[in-house]
Amino acid sequence: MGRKQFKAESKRLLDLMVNSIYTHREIFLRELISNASDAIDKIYYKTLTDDSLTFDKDDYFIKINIDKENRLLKISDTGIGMTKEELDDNLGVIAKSGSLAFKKENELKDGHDIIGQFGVGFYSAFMVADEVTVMSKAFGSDEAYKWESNGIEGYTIEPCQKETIGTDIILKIKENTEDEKFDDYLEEYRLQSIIKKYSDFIRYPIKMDVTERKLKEGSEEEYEEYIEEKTVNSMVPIWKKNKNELMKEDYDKFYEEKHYGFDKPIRHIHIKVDGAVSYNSILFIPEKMPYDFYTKEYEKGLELYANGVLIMNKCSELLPDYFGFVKGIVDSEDLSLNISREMLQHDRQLKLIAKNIKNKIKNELSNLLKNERDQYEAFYESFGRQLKYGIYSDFGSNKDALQDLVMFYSSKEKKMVTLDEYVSRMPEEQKYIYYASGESNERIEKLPQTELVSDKGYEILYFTDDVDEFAIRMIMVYKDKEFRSVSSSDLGIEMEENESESNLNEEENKELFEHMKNILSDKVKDVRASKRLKKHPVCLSNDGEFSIEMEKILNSMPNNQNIKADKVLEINMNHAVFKSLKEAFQKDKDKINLYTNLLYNQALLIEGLPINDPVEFTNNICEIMI
Ligand SMILES: Nc1ncnc2c1ncn2[C@@H]1O[C@H](COP(=O)(O)OP(=O)(O)OP(=O)(O)O)[C@@H](O)[C@H]1O
Repeated sequence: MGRKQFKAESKRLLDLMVNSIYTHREIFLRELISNASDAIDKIYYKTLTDDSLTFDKDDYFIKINIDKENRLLKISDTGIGMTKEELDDNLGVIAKSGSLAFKKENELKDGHDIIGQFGVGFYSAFMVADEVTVMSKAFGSDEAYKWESNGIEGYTIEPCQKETIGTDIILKIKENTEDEKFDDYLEEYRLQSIIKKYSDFIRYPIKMDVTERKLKEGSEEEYEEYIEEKTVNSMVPIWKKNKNELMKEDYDKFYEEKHYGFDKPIRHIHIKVDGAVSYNSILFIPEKMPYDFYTKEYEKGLELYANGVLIMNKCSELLPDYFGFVKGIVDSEDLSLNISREMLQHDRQLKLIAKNIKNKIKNELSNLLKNERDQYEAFYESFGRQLKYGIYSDFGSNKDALQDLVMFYSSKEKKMVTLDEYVSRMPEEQKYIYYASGESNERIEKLPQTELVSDKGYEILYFTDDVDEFAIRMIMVYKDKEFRSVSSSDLGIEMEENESESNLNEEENKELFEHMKNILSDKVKDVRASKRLKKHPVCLSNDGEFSIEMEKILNSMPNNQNIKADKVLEINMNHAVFKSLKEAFQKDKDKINLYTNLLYNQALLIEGLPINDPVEFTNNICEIMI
C-alpha cells in the first residue's frame, strides 16, 4: 500500500504537535495509555454481551517497554486492536470525539492550550517522537497490520506479524535538542512518575520492567541490579480513596481525564454512603455549559459502576432532568453486574441512590448560593434555565426543591436576586411579587407597563427566558405572596386620590373607548383608561389566563396552538395624545380611525409583537405628516 496523506485538519494539528514548544509534552503518555485502556474496555464490553467469551482480569494489561539503545518506547495493550480499515480511519483523521468538538469552537487559535488542558489523543505521540509505528491485531481477525508515520509525509499501512490481539504503539523518541531533553522519556523513573501523575486510576495494570537493586548473594555491601516487572499504577479509583487523601487538583484532574468538560468544575461532591444502600460517588457541577447542552444530542447521566466495574456510561436514571448538567460517577457494591437497562429503571437500590444524589446536589447548590455568590451566579448563567425548566416540568412537583435556587434580574438591585431576597425586602403594603417579561433587561426597562409599579418604589423581577413565566405559574405563591405581571389588569395597587377623578373621566369618555374598541374589533378585548401609565401614551395589558408573553412563546412552538391573550389597549388620559383623540372623536371620524390604529400598532411594537400590516402602518404615519 502506498503512502497516504493525512486529512487536512489532522495535518494542521499534527504540525502543531511536531512543532510544539509546549512544556507538558509528557501528556502524550497519558493519551496513549487512555486509548489503551479504552481498547481493553471494549473487549470487556464484548464479554458482557457475548456468553461464549469470558473476561479474565489477568489477561488484560498495558505494558511499557523501553529500548534505550534504539531510542524506542513501546506501549502495548491487550485491548480490542484495530483492523486495517480502522487503522486508516482512526489514525488518518484527527480524533472524532472531544478534541474535535473543542477544536471547532476555538478553531485552533491557541493550540498550546488544547494540548495542555485536554490532550489531543493519539497525535500527541508526535510531540516526543520522530516516528510512530502502530502494530495491531483486531479481535476476531487473523491478520495484523502496521501503520507507520513520521507525522509529516503521511502514513503507510502494511501487513505485519503479531501473535496476540491488541496494539503496540512504538515511538522513536526524538534526539535531545538544546532546549529539550527527550532522553527523559526513555528513563524508567521519569516514565513511572508520569504514569503515577496522570494514569494512576486506570483500571488495568500498567506494567513496566523496573530495575531494582539487591545485595549480592553472600555479600554484605555489594549490590546487584535486577529487572522486575512491576505494576506502576495503584488502580484504586479516586472515588474509593479517602477524601482527606485528595486535593482539589486531584478532582479537577479526574474531571479533565474523564473529558467531563473543557472547563474546571465549580464544585465537586464526594459521597460515601453506607446504609440501606452503599455507594461511593463523585459528582461535579460544571461552570460552563457544554456546547450541545440545549440540543437533543446531549445525554445526561452518570457513569455507573458495580463494585469498581463499569456497567454503564451514562445512567440517566441517576439524575433528574433539571440536574442533567451534573457529571460524575456512582459505584455501588449493591448493584448486579449484569443488570440491564430495563431492570435498572425499576431497581430499588438505584432509586434510593438517585434520590440521595438529588438531595446532595440541591444542598450543594444552596450552599454555593449562600457562601459563594459569584460562583453561583456563574453557574446560574449556564444552567439557571435548566432549574427553571425543572420547576415547570412534571406539573410543578419539584418546585419546592428548586424555587430557592432560581434567580431573576431585579429592577432595583440591578443584579440577580433570589425570590427570598425579593420577599424579604417587600414593603408591608406591597401585595404581590411583580415581574415583567420581555426579550432583554434593556427592553423590559423601557416598558411603559412598569411605570406605576416602579413609581411606587416596588421592585420588579425581569423575565427574559421563555420558561420564566411558565415556571412562576407553577410556583404560584412564594412565602404567601402571589406573583403578578406588571401587564396584568389588576396590579393590586391602591390608587391615589386622583383615581376617582380618572374614573369619572373614564365614565365621561366611555363612548370614545367603546368606539375605539369597535374600530379594533376582535384585536382587543377592551380599550380602557390606564391607571399604570405615567409618561407613555399607550400600552397593552392582559385580562385572562395567558399573558402576551406566553402567547408569543406558545405560538412560536412547532405545534402552534394559536393561543391568544386577552389584550386590553390602555390609554393614558393624562397624555397630550388623549386630547387629540378626543378632538378627533368629536370632529373627524376618519382621523379617530387612523389614530386608533396607530396607537394599537405602537402598543404592539412596544410589546415586541409583529404588526399585522406594516405597510399600512407606515402609510398611516405618512398620512399624519402631510
Ligand atoms: N491502543 C488502541 N487500541 C485500539 N484502538 C485505538 C488505540 N489507540 C487509538 N485507537 C483508536 O483510534 C481512535 C483515535 O484515537 P485518538 O486518541 O486520536 O482519539 P480519541 O481517543 O477517540 O479521542 P480523545 O483522545 O480526544 O478523547 C480512537 O477513538 C480508537 O478508536
